[in-house]
Amino acid sequence: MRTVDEHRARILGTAAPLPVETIPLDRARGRVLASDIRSRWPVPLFDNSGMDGYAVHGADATVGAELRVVADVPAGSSLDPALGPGQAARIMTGAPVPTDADAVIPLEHTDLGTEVRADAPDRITVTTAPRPGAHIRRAGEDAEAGSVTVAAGTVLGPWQLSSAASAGHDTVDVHRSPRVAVVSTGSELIAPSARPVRGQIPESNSVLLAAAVASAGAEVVAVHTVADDKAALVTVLDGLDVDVVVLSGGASVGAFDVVKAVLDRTGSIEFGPVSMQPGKPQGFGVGDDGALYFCLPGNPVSVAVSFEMFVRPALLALAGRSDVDRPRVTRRAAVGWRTPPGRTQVLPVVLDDTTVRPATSGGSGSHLVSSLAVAQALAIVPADVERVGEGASVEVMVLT
Ligand SMILES: Nc1nc2c(c(=O)[nH]1)N[C@H]1C(S)=C(S)[C@@H](COP(=O)(O)OP(=O)(O)OC[C@H]3O[C@@H](n4cnc5c(N)ncnc54)[C@H](O)[C@@H]3O)O[C@H]1N2
Ligand code: MOO
Repeated sequence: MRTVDEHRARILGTAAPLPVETIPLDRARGRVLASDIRSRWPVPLFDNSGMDGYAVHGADATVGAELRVVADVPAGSSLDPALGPGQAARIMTGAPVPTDADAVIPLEHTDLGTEVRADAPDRITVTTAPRPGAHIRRAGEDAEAGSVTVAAGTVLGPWQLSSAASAGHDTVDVHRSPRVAVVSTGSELIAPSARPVRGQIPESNSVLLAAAVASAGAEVVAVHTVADDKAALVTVLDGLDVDVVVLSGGASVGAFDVVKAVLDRTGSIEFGPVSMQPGKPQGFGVGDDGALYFCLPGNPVSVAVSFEMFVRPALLALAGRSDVDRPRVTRRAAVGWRTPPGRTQVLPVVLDDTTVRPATSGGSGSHLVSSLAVAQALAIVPADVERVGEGASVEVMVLT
């Protein structure tokens, strides 16, 4: 039986970053940058004022000095007025500082204060003298022209995207997002709103998987539910054009386990047990079409756990991310519970600041689907532990 780590290593060994595409900033949130973004110019672009006030010769602007205001420079202006001795220009925040000025006096440091006036006054009297260079934001002080402002490998969030824009770019090179198909198999499955007859159950795995794939930043391009019928499954799979196929059900040793029957030993796809509970029966490999196939066991909790342990890290790696793991924390067990010998237990749990407890009182059954509605995290209990004692230290994978 493979260990969890061995199975993950096999998966991550095949999940190389997808090719690079160039896309506009407004579509790039959450993508992974494939090449460094360099600034097209110095940031700031030009010496500009950090305050609404007056651009002055610092040497003239002593306390009590009266300065003649000879120009008015709003933000966006291209003016560069000459300033003779004893002269000043009214200037607004972000406007280019006249070449002749070497300091800015804020409005508050003049006799006229901050009273809003449409036109510049003729004269001001300095009430507080500026330091040399005061309130001038120098060209290039944030970044030099050509310097890297966002490094390859960065996940693009709002802050990084704004940096790209400031650096003069409206497109970015990013790894393609994985295109994913979700396929549920089982002749017992019906639509959630349908009325079940004996033997039927509502189909929920595709709902879980489609939402989980989207939450991982990948693109769900197809969702299918197929009966336990080889020909029907082959037809559905043949119609897909995706990077990843996530199937659930039919992965074990049952007489009608069609996923295994159809996919085992196509391409590099292999089925076999992984020493994890739940989620023991697993199939994985690269299909004849080049897509990654994840064949997860059908039990809903097994699907949830298998997605977190195997599928999500692969989707992130395909998208170009190197940080594919959820954060882990340690908590004390609020109650004791049993764990299966020889298998890593991955148990839906609820947490508070110091303790962890199973999400259901019923234990760790892979059919206990109601545990998913309340679970906040997954406890990871090593294979060699047979019982978690009350008060024991437990490693927990945090999901939010
Ligand atoms: N003789 C053995 N039987 C089983 C073994 C074993 O080792 N020997 N392993 C058990 C374990 S562990 C698991 S897990 C399951 C996995 O089996 P399958 O992958 O073939 O899953 P199914 O039998 O198709 O379904 C299992 C269970 O989940 C329900 N299900 C399936 N799909 C959905 C869906 N889309 N939405 C909601 N519920 C779904 C299905 O009705 C079954 O109840 O095998 C054990 N058996
Ligand atoms: O391995 Mo199964 O997923 O325990 O129920």
